[in-house]
Amino acid sequence: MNSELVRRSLISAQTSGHNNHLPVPEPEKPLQKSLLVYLLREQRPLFLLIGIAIATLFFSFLPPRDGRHVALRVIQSESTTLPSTQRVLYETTTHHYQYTPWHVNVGGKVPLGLKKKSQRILVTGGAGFVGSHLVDRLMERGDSVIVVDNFFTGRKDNLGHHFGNPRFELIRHDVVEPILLEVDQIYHLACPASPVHYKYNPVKTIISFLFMAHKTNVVGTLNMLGLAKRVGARFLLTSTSEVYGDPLQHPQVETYWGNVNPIGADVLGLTLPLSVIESCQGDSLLKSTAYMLVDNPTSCMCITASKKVKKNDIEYCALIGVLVHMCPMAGVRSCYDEGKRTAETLAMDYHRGLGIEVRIARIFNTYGPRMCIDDGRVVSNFVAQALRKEPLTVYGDGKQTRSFQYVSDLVEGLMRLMEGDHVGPFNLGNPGEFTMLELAQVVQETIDPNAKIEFRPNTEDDPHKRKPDITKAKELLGWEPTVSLRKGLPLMVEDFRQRVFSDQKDSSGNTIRYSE
Ligand SMILES: O=c1ccn([C@@H]2O[C@H](COP(=O)(O)OP(=O)(O)O[C@H]3OC[C@@H](O)[C@H](O)[C@H]3O)[C@@H](O)[C@H]2O)c(=O)[nH]1
Repeated sequence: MNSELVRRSLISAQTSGHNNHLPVPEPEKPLQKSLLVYLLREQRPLFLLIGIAIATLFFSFLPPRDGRHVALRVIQSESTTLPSTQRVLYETTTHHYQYTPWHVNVGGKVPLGLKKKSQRILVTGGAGFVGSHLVDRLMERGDSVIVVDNFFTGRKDNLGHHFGNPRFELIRHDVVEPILLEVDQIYHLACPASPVHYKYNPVKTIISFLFMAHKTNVVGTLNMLGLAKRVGARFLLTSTSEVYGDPLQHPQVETYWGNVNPIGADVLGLTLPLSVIESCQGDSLLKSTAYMLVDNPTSCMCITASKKVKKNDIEYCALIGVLVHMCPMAGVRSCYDEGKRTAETLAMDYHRGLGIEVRIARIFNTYGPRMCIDDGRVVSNFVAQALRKEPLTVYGDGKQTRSFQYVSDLVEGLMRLMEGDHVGPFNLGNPGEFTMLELAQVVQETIDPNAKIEFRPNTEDDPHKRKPDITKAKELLGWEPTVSLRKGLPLMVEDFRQRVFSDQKDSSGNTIRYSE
């Protein structure tokens, strides 16, 4: 450096011609020697050491910047092969947190001050009833959670309390399309899980989309298994007690293969006269639904009209009448049952053939806050009906049995299964068994002793009884349910009360009463 400066000043002096008799520059000192002199001058090494000590102390006591969020990494580079996904990054828009490369743990090294590396967890269907409760527990545990949901049955409201948390991310995406995310674990919950799923206002038609469940279960599961393989994640499939069909063994043990009608009841041969649709002046959604029915007569879609259909719209009512007649809520479960059975097969194939770490949970009837109010399942139906002062609709003779588990018990079981060493399948359900009439009585005790019971025809292929044998889960996972039906039901009533009555406001804020 010194010699360079001297050389430059020499050249500039020579070119300007000011001094032709410059003193001869001293011979250059060796570089190492001058560095040593520089360092030793004025006790610089001492100050250097003090500086290092201060910095070490500072970074040791600095609280980690919630290092868990460093886990969140979405690989976009290969997105050319992937469909575009609408990503909803609430944390960047709503809060103090800014997403910068600083937060990305690219090298995989644990930053200074981060004591334990937390998990990066994907929850498909995480905006739904069970999914959102699972997300709550994972967030509580300190993990980084990515939710993927198409909001078909899930609701953003279920996750609103996590928006703005840097460890949380929500992506609108349908799992029937591939997606690439770097995660450690995948809880695969995404699938419509109830006979009735789609509520449409203002005419309030209810459309069953169960036929979509098959695609979601098969293609969606395949995609998520592919993701697990690619990023080396552990994969948990939420299967169902429906894999046992209408069981011939009671209670059901995991080794039982089930009794499922693979084709369900079909509606082949029934066609909707096109003229009815053409002449209908009604709503375009209803019309397109009708066209879909004509195209897919086996899709088992059904529509029921609520009291809010305008009574003077005769064509409209006629159309609904034809649709209801054409597709009564019958025999639609094979697509769901068989879809989940295929998903289990796929999971085991990926495990045996490709070494993917797989876990399989067979979930029995579950209830709790955040269930869809009008999803048609028995607990949500009875609770909403009792609150609205409507009769409780018992299908068939009401002697069929089910076992109802409270959602927190299920979530605990899922997490234990994921963290454990056993592939499964594991029954996760409450072995307490109730007939539907007994359930109706518990609902009466809890909400309204004067609630009436009304008998309705039952659906085809409805399982006559169902009760899990949970010996395996008890022994291998140390898990069993702790919340009884009588304890759990009141916990969901408050949530339903708020949502049922807030639903019933019209656009000007006036309350609409359903009961006469
Ligand atoms: O209003 C109603 C609704 C339903 N029911 C009866 O209640 C019983 C339970 O029906 P649900 O629709 O709640 O639930 P199902 O047992 O048929 O399937 C359920 O259990 C397993 C889960 O994996 C599935 O996602 C879920 O649909 C059935 O016998 C049904 O006929 C009534 O008596 N009245």
